[in-house]
Amino acid sequence: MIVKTPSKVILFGEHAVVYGYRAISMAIDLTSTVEIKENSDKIILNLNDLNKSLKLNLKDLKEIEPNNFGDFKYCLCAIKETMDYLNIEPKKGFELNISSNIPISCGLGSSASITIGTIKAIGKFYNKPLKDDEIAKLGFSVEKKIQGKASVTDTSTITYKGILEIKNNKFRKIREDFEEFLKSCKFLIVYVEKRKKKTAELVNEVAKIENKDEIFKEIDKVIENALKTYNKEEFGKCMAKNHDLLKKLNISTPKIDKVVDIGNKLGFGAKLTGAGGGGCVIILVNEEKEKELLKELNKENVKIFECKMVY
Ligand SMILES: Nc1ncnc2c1ncn2[C@@H]1O[C@H](COP(=O)(O)OP(=O)(O)OP(=O)(O)O)[C@@H](O)[C@H]1O
Ligand SMILES: C[C@@](O)(CCO)CC(=O)[O-]
Ligand SMILES: [Mg+2]
Repeated sequence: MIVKTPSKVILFGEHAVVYGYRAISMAIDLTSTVEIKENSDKIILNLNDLNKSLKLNLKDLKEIEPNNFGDFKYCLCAIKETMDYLNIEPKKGFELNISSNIPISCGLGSSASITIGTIKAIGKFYNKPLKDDEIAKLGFSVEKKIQGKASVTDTSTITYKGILEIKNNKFRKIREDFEEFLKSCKFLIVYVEKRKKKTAELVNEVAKIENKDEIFKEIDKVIENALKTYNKEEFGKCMAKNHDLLKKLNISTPKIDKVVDIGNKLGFGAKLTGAGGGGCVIILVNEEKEKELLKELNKENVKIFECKMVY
């Protein structure tokens, strides 16, 4: 049995959203794949992209603390939470193969994607398919347990797809007319550099910033304006403003700033996306200058994804 799950990009409001402020996020067509098959009385986890494997006895699952299992922590926590929720007595073992074309730890929700994929796979494997509301709730619980602090942004976007507005840890689909506007926008996602820190660490560092609420309120104003404009140039300027505010949270890097500057100059606007500390930049393309934009970006030794929104 195979489950394919998308990833996400945050257009506005990362970090602020952890504190109940607003964020806008969009599901995109980079995908993780979780394959599950029966395996006597063991649990075997294969992280194919990382070349790592783990074998556990089914009966030991209840006792383990996922946070002690390095890169296995998201899928182990997802397995535990789902089996607990579904009251599954672990009698039938399984092998789980995880692979993905989402750059890992780069701001595109790789953790949420494999988490949601694992939750769905477990439900299907034990013949107890879960509803989206249950999947999103379990996914959020996993991200919170592993990150310490988390919002529902990544797990909800990846579960419900489309474009979501998140506030106070609740989500709603974005207005239809605004979705139409966003569909007319072309975004590039640029993988700039490997992140040195995990989302969990970045979220904890932002928590220590004293004037963070002032910055979050400014970000909220930017989003308010972005949602009123149906103009790409204005929307791009809002992205640039959000990036300037993210810089005040100390989560940007010189290389990210350089790519954002290129995106602001040769696109309508740009910002880092996700937890920061490196990772990816999202650029709103100005089709008239797209060739020049790509030429400049290619000088920076970056990887460019032309992602499509997933519904
Ligand atoms: N393909 C994969 N195979 C195995 N583990 C993965 C895979 N993708 C993600 N992970 C797990 O998720 C972790 C990365 O999650 P993290 O939250 O730090 O980054 P992200 O989700 O990519 O970015 P962001 O949270 O900013 O959107 C990895 O260290 C690993 O534990
Ligand atoms: C940094 C953050 O806001 C987004 C990570 O993609 C964390 C979260 O919302 O859980
Ligand atoms: Mg993550």
